[in-house]
Amino acid sequence: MTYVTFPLDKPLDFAAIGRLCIDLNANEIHRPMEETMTFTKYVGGSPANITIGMARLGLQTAFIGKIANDQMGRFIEDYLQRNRIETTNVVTDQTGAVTGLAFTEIKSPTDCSILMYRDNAADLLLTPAEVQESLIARAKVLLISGTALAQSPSREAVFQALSYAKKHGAVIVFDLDYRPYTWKSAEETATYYNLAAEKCDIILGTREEFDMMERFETNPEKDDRITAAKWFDYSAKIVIIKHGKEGSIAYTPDGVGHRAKSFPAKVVKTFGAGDSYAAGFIYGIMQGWTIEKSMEYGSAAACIVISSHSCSDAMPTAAQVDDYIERCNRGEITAS
Ligand SMILES: Nc1ncnc2c1ncn2[C@@H]1O[C@H](COP(=O)(O)OP(=O)(O)OP(=O)(O)O)[C@@H](O)[C@H]1O
Ligand SMILES: O=C(O)C[C@@H](O)[C@H](O)C(=O)CO
Repeated sequence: MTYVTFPLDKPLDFAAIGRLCIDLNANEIHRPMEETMTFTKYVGGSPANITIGMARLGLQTAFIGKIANDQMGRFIEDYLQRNRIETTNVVTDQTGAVTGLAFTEIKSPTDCSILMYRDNAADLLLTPAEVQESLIARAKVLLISGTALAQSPSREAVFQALSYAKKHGAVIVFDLDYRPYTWKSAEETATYYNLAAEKCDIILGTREEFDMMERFETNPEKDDRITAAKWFDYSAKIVIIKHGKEGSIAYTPDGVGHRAKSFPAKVVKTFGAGDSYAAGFIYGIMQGWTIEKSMEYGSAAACIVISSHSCSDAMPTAAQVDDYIERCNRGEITAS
């Protein structure tokens, strides 16, 4: 059964809009940040990570965003280009804004946190006028991510991109990517998330992210099926609710709840799971695979990333995902 139809005549497989920043991941793991002395620098930001994942899987990709006019901004642009990601709509800020930094603390495979430095971050300064309609017109898929809705003018830039995507028939994916520190109030967050979600074909989020969006609604049992059903009255064709290690459920308008097996992983750190899962899942759906097979692919991609030190740099190729699934099926990989 096909739930989403992609405009196959378009040359660009995937475009994403939003945050480009830097991850500084602790080298000395299994200790708190207070005792961590050195970090490795990677490109970061959830939509950037997903785009890198899609490029590694072999798709034609582009990014729409804003970088600081500094060494970090140039590092990001160079990394995207080296990964064959089109950067014609990556705009350089001219106001002195800086690159957002995410210092990650890896205390244990299950206890990780992120310390964010995001004052005057360039990515939130993208304006609607800077979003290229011609790029979105070429894309089969536009992915938006929730953090870009947190402030103006990037919020308006995302809504402008949504309107171009609707006009030109791109499939719209919303990765909720809720980072509370970027927002002023829970009410503001829920309002803008709901307004954006109404326009999207595929919505992916964790149970906690959907709870935030249901602030003004009644779902006392936090029932995934009730959560998903709301969006089928708007544009959604697939709503995925993620439950960490327990896996995820994908709902479709016919009322089916699709589940897929998840895989074991030797976990180094938990962050990056959602981004790699999204890349693997969207890739699968774009290949015309079933929802279950696409979810399985996303889960395997997630296992590879959480077993690695980085998020972006660890995004797997298709051969690596296939190999991981085969090795799991042969029982060669066990959980940490
Ligand atoms: N410990 C784990 N072992 C195996 N698979 C995992 C584990 N954690 C996450 N996954 C896989 O990754 C998918 C997405 O993970 P999760 O629900 O944690 O997303 P997320 O909260 O968006 O991730 P992130 O921490 O990157 O924000 C899960 O559905 C599952 O398939
Ligand atoms: O999203 C961020 O700003 C931090 C990310 O770059 C980090 O890699 C992560 O949390 C992945 O989801």
